[in-house]
Amino acid sequence: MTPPDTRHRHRTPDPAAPDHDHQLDHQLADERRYLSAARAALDLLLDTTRMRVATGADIAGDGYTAETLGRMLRGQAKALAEEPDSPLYFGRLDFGSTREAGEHDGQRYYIGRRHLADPTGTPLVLDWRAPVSRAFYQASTTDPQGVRTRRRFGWTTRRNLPAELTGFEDEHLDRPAEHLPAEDELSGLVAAEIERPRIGPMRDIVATIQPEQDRLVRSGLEESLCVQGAPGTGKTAVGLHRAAYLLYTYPRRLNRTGVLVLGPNTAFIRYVSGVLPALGEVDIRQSTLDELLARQPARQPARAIDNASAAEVKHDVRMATVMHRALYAHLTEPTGPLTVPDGSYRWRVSTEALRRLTAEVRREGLPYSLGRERLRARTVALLQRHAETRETPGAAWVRRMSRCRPVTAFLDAVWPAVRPEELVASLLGEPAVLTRAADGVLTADEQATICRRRPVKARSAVWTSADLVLIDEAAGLIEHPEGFGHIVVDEAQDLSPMQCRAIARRSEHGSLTVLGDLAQATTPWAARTWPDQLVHLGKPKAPVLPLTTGFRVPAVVVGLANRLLAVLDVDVPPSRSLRTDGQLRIERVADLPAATVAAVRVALEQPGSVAVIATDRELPALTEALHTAGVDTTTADQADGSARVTVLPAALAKGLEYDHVVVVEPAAIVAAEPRGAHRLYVVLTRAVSRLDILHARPLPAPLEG
Ligand SMILES: Nc1ncnc2c1ncn2[C@@H]1O[C@H](COP(=O)(O)OP(=O)(O)OP(=O)(O)O)[C@@H](O)[C@H]1O
Repeated sequence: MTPPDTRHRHRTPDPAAPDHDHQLDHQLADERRYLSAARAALDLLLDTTRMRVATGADIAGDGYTAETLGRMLRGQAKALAEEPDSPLYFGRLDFGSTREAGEHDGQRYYIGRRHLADPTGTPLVLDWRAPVSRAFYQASTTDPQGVRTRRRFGWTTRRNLPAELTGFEDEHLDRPAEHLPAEDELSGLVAAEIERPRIGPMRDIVATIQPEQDRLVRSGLEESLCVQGAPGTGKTAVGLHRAAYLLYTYPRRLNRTGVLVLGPNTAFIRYVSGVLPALGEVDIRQSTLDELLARQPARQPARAIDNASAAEVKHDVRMATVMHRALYAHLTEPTGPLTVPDGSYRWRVSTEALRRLTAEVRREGLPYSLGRERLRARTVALLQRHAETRETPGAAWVRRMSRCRPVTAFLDAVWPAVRPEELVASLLGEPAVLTRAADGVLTADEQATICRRRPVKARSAVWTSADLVLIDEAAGLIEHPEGFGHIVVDEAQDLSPMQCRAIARRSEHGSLTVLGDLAQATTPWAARTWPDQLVHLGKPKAPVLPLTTGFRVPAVVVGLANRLLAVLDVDVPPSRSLRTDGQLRIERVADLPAATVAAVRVALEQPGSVAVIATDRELPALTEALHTAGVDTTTADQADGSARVTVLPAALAKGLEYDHVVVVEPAAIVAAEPRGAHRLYVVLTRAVSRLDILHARPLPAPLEG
């Protein structure tokens, strides 16, 4: 992170100090000395870690340990090596001598991204996630939490040079009489950080997390929560910082069970994927749900596309019932006795006993494959009871009977093994199977909509994204998947009930951070209310908590976008923007490509990223005009920071942000899909500083006037 090149000082002169500036210079000199000591400690740590990398392989007992240790140390060395140039800390806390200060009475702590100690083990910088750091984010004049002074540091960073400490800003929380920023007024350093141009991927916000965000970030691992927040209120940032916080606070549990971050598309994952490594967390999986399901259980990506009505049926929660019925339709009643030869004996289990056993196991409600194995074990136990009349069968006998042909043939007839993709292939490819499973659940039309015209072979089938979700549902019925200790689900308003179930299966024993905005819901199956969505996600009791302060979208743009809220028919709390610096320009033009080129040229005069957003139909002409005019562009999927202008379809804009956004023909964005007004709301709220709206057709009604 690169805070701005500003020198910040006390907000109010201290009348008791005759030479106020002189005193500040002294303080800055003290701070620079502390920084030198911290840097020296870091250099030492780096040398030691490098040495351990070199010797790690020799001291490890075996190859595996050597590799793991080596990987860990190399990662640590790399992280540390990156550290010297970046600010080592961003804040300082001075505790007073009040009762509230408790064990921190009179202590001073520096707060940074990572813990740093001197060679004697004395901490020089505390990790922002440490319990005492909480006060840095949450203490206020009304609730100082024992803190006397909170200091924020200003730095300049220049390529390949260590970050330079240029100033600081103090808040004296123990002096309420002094002029202090109101609770909702931002400090100068925080405001400057929030308004800094966005270039490249998303940054962490660790130096400026706000109290309402911090409370969410630091919720315990047991707590699942759902955050409803308007565009730019920091939902994604909160989710990522919460993942890092949880890993720090519950390392044992989460290193074993893992943390997963789910986002809506690959462009989004690309945009946010640098935040966690910057916070020192490299072992968190970040993926789209499609990618996750393609890896396991489908083992292939979606390569076909459903038509809209088929997708809608497949994503409907009733498909869970259909899948369940299709799977359990494989079970049959035993129709004859089981006879098993055993040396010179033959053991026999009656039809009646087999029926009883099968019914018993069904009632246990185990996952399908576990049920099959339970039936096998119970059948063998019955055989064993017969055998015991002659001898005492041992473990080898039990193993042999378990795998013997008659027992397996009995199971194959009564409780056959089923593979998830075979189940989906037969359901979608064989009308009789579908009719039987969907009778009374899906209408005949709905059945016809999802039934493929030709039979599908599981091995050669080409699946759609919705099919992968069905395969996952089938896999989950057959065998519980391995779960994660915590899953952060971003843009959760867009998930279908069936997608929610795929996530619920993976967090049955873990917790969720659900992030979203009902007003930005654009899929046909999107959530209308959070309680419904949370039921599908398996966490019906998770509280729905609002974030209402916007950090991205300038007030003037929020004002315009909010006019759309009235036609979106969603119940979301209003938000307010912290940004007063924005610009909005709406222009009716005759030639959209030419106007776009002109707008982009003006946009490029200012620092920061630029995006041109339009419908898929509009984009080729705009891209061509930009290229003809010599403007270098990139796409959201490729954005690597080399070109400043990204051209992207409205459908891909979700979760992304750019300093200057040029939205072309809003009416076309609204008309392009059933939830087009929601899409336009998303598109308009991508701008960090400036928004141009170019239109040849009349504007959508709510934006007029
Ligand atoms: N406390 C903060 N300090 C500095 N920047 C912040 C803070 N909170 C959020 N931001 C910035 O505001 C921008 C919006 O944040 P984020 O993308 O997390 O919002 P969001 O609620 O997920 O938005 P959307 O719903 O549009 O996807 C980001 O650039 C983020 O870094």
